[in-house]
This record gives sequence, C-alpha cells and structure tokens, in this order.
Amino acid sequence: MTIDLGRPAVAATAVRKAYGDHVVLDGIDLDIPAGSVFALLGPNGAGKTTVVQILSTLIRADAGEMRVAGHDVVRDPDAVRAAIGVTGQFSAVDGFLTGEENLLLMADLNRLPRKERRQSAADLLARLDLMDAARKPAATYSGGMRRRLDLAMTLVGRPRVIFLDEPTTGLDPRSRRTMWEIIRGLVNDEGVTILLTTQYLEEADRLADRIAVLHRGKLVAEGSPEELKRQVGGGHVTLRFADPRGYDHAARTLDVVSRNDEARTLQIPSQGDVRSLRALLDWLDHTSLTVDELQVHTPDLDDVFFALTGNPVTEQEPAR
Ligand SMILES: Nc1ncnc2c1ncn2[C@@H]1O[C@H](COP(=O)(O)OP(=O)(O)OP(=O)(O)O)[C@@H](O)[C@H]1O
Repeated sequence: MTIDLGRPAVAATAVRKAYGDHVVLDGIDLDIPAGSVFALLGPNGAGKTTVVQILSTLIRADAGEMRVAGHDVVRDPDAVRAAIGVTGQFSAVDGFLTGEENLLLMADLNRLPRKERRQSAADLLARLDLMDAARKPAATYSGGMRRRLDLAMTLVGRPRVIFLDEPTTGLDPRSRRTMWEIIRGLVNDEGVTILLTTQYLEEADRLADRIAVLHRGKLVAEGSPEELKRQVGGGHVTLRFADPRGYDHAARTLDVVSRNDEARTLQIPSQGDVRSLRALLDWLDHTSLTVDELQVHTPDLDDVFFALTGNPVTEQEPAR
C-alpha cells in the first residue's frame, strides 16, 4: 500500500449543497493530510452525512472543488471510488450470510484473486475481533459486531481513504472502545486516512488528529483536540457538601464557576485530569471538609456548541 504522508488525502474548497431552499452546506473547506484521522463533529442534521456522500461520489455538490486520494470527485468519480471505503449508518451486511460468507462475497465483488480470498477474510475476521462468530449468521450479531463486520467488508478493497459515518452511534461503551482501538490501529499500521463523523466530542478527542465542528452549514471551528478543548473549556467538578459551614468555607476559598446554595453544590473548573482531581481531594482532606458527592463533568458536544455558537445543541436547522 502506498502511503503519501503529508499530502492531502482529501482537499475540498467552497463545497455547497442545498435541497430546494435548504442550504445544507454553505461553503465548506477541508484539508486532510494522508495518514491522519479527521473528525467532523456536529449534532443530528448538521450535514455530516451529506459531506460523506459528496466526497464518496454518492451525491453531487452544487458547487466546490473536491479531490479525494488525488482524484477529482466530479471529473473522475471511478478513480475516487476505487480508492475509498465507506461505512455508513446503513450497513451492507447480509444477515442471512455468516460473517465469513459476507467477507468472501465482498472479496468476490472486489475481484480479489481466488487464492487470496479466504486468507483476506480470515485476516480481517481476526483483526476485527470476529473469529468466534465467523461461522454464525450475521443476523445473530450484536450491534457492535455488525459494525465491525461492516468495517471489515469495507477493508476488503484495501481503501486508502475511509469514510466512517457515525461509527459508534448506538453502541455500548465497551463496543465503542473496541471500535476506537480498531480504527486507531488501521491508521497506525496501514497509514490509511480516515474521515469520521460523530456526535461525540469524546470520540473525536480519542481518535482524531484534527476536529472540525459543523454548524448551520459552516465549519465554525477547526483544530487539534487540545486546541478545541482549550477554546471550549466547560469541564468542571461538582461538589455537594454535607454541612453549611463546610459549604461556605469551600465557596469562599475555591475558584467557583457556579453555586447552588439550596443544594449546597459548587462547580469548580477542571478538565477532569488526575493531577487537578488529586489536588482538589488533597485540599478537601487537609481542610477536613465532608463532601457527600463528587461528580466530574468533561466537556461534551453541548459545551462545544455553547462555547462556539452561544447555542445549546439542537437538531440543526440548516441555513436558508
Ligand atoms: N435527499 C434529501 N432531500 C432533502 N433534504 C435532505 C436530503 N438529505 C438530507 N437532507 C437534509 O439535509 C440536512 C443534513 O442532513 P445530514 O444527513 O447530512 O445530517 P447529519 O449531520 O449527517 O445528521 P445525522 O446525524 O442525523 O445523520 C438535514 O436537514 C436533512 O433533512
């Protein structure tokens, strides 16, 4: 597999798409270096799937220049299709076939040499943690297993650029973590480029080298996870105190972002990292204050949207 590290795997400028007078994408620019993970973050209806559909040649933009894996999306869609893999919210998995049969079928469709097909299927089943279920019908798979099989099917064609549309939406935390490990492994081991869409800041944070936030048809922020979190802030620890004296003392001494005198709770800014939590716990120990409850709140999509747009997350009404 060729790895063109540093060269853009996806380069798009001024991409526009409207449905009637619904402007879904209002001039979007993307520049994704090969061998990196890029996360497009936004709530329901923000236009994330539309971006994936346009870049993967499934639908046409109204305007804009787009190149994927070096090929022009409009003028050379076949070359783009040959270089990419897409897994979306609607899976290509056939429930009547076993995991292995689904992969062999895909190998067939991708015209893999006959003697490589079984090996390719076996390798992918191992890599995607599906060995135990290889001979079971996909209809019996859990949501996480189905997503992994779907991704395995995409990998049969050895794509250089992979679009993952909300790869973990609806999965339980354990399946989500397994998926994250697999995605990160793909980038580290094979140098593929991944554009993933997500509604979860935590997912973008864990996986992406760069994150862009989509809001009302425009990218309202772009940067590394650290840059974005710095911009957003929003992390805090909530402390609930057992008695009013302790509460008053803490309220006077700590750096408090908000307080609720009735519930005797204080919110202290914190990114939730071990060092600042330890410092806070040490201080509580030292002062012998009794805390009934401690809750850590790490920034999420709500915080991102509030910080960047002044609006809470709602289903996105596209620009008109
Ligand atoms: N074929 C279509 N005809 C009309 N409107 C459409 C069509 N496809 C998408 N839209 C609208 O475009 C907007 C963006 O949709 P899109 O699916 O790209 O959002 P999304 O960010 O992927 O959201 P979700 O997380 O719900 O998938 C929505 O308002 C949607 O209703």
